[in-house]
Amino acid sequence: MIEFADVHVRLGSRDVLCGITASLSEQRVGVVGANGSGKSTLARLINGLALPTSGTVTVLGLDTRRHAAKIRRGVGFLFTDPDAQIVMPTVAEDVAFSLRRKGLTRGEVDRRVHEVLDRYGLAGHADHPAHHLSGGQKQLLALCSVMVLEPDILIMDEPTTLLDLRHSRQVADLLREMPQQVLAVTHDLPLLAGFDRVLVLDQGRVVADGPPDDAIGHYRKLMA
Ligand SMILES: Nc1ncnc2c1ncn2[C@@H]1O[C@H](COP(=O)(O)OP(=O)(O)OP(=O)(O)O)[C@@H](O)[C@H]1O
Repeated sequence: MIEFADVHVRLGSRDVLCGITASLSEQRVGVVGANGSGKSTLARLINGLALPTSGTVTVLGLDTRRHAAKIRRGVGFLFTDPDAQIVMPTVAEDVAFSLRRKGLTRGEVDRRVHEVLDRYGLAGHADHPAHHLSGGQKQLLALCSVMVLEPDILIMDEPTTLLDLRHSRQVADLLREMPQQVLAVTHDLPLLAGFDRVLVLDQGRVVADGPPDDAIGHYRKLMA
């Protein structure tokens, strides 16, 4: 459960979010809106990467202002640019790096790393240099590094921007199968097919909120 209670965010002299109130309990939640409408800021509020100027964000029952570190253990965040998330030389080492604080045996780390690489189609690349992967493969690697931690909630900020049609579809398919609650910020409207709920942001406000077809219809009119 993700709860926004009258959340305002002011950055510099700009009101980026203006009174967001929403309880998000659905398994698949999308967020769409024009460039600069506040989508990424909304996503970053969920794991405490951004904090409200006023109002409260509650995630997994915890206030992000006081419990950001604990919340981050339960909330995986996938950034648009996978290069920002790749920190180790090889694919397997990069995924293993996510598990470094878990206190697992070497064997258990290897088992989990290979299981997740297998699930996301990167098993054949385990020992390859991570920076030699294609953009799409890097995005999948970043997803592996997040999912190996088995988060309760997965936040994705424009996860398909760098992907070709095939990889976009792959991410969309994977997303449908995930047991986690997923919140995806995206300009890729087909990604939202089958989602439970879509929020439309405009100038820091939620201007539509409902099933994908209704919300996206509203968004298209807004952009016309
Ligand atoms: N640290 C900051 N200081 C000042 N303004 C900021 C800061 N971060 C973001 N903004 C502004 O807040 C507004 C919302 O930014 P945000 O990245 O949340 O929008 P967005 O809807 O995700 O946009 P896009 O679709 O282009 O990624 C933008 O006008 C941006 O310039």
